Amino acid sequence: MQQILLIGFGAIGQYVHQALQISEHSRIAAVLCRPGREAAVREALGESMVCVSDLSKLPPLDLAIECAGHAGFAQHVPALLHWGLDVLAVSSGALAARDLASQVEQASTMGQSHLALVSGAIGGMDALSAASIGGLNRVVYRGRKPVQGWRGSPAEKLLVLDELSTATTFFTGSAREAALQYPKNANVAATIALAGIGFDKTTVELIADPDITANRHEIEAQGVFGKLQFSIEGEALPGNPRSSALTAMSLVKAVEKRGSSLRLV
Ligand SMILES: NC(=O)C1=CN([C@@H]2O[C@H](COP(=O)(O)OP(=O)(O)OC[C@H]3O[C@@H](n4cnc5c(N)ncnc54)[C@H](OP(=O)(O)O)[C@@H]3O)[C@@H](O)[C@H]2O)C=CC1
Ligand SMILES: O=C([O-])CC(=O)C(=O)O
Repeated sequence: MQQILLIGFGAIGQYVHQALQISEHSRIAAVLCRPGREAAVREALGESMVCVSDLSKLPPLDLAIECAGHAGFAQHVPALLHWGLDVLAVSSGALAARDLASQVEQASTMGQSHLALVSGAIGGMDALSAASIGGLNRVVYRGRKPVQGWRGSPAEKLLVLDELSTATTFFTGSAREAALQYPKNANVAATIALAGIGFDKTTVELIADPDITANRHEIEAQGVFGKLQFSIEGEALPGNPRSSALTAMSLVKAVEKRGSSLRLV
């Protein structure tokens, strides 16, 4: 049985915990939460679950799953990699911070461990990363969310969200700028950048749209391989209007793949 550490128990963490309850080869053995939150998480999961905020109190583990946002990623992922634990992560945008990206690289070398970023709310990363081998000359990502998906983000300073009557592009820039400025909304931009032509060459547009109810993500890429267009309409998780349910599903699938003898790569 694969013993898993869950970092963060929000909308994505709760989905992953629930889904893995029926797994025959993987179980959540511990949850890493913020200090002071241990009792609340234990209340949700039962007294037997190990819920800690301190890495020194963890039981033996085979894998960690990060779904704790950029701050949680920065706090725990380098330490766990250094410790020798493989990590599956969703907060890919954290790697837009150059210092953190180099810390992660060093930690994984020291710990002989690996960080895997799941495809999360987007798809087509297999084709985009294969296309990068031949050379890509243009990658554009458009992230469109309903108004409630942008609440609590810097978009609130640029738009009066409650009064928005038409789809409005409020950000155009690089994937690095998008990921750093919109940590809870532009991880997809970061994942696309890492699969394709990098944080600085990937163009990102972020759009608030009062006429949609799901999160829409579009990619246009062009290179030696030819042309690619990808679009997806992802329903949000009930616990968080910003996060597409597919993100949590992609984590569960990545866990399942580790225990499978046949893998699609
Ligand atoms: N790659 C992708 O396609 C996508 C990636 N994401 C990423 O996933 C993250 C989580 O999403 P979601 O579950 O919806 O968000 P939620 O806000 O619902 O949950 C975040 C959880 O992380 C916990 N947390 C925050 N900081 C820490 C920390 N330092 N240590 C441990 N736990 C911590 C929070 O705890 P508390 O309750 O105490 O605040 C909360 O339980 C997003 O912030 C984003 O970075 C999201 C969607 C798509
Ligand atoms: O879940 C989504 O649709 C996308 C998202 O929040 C992100 O890219 O961070």
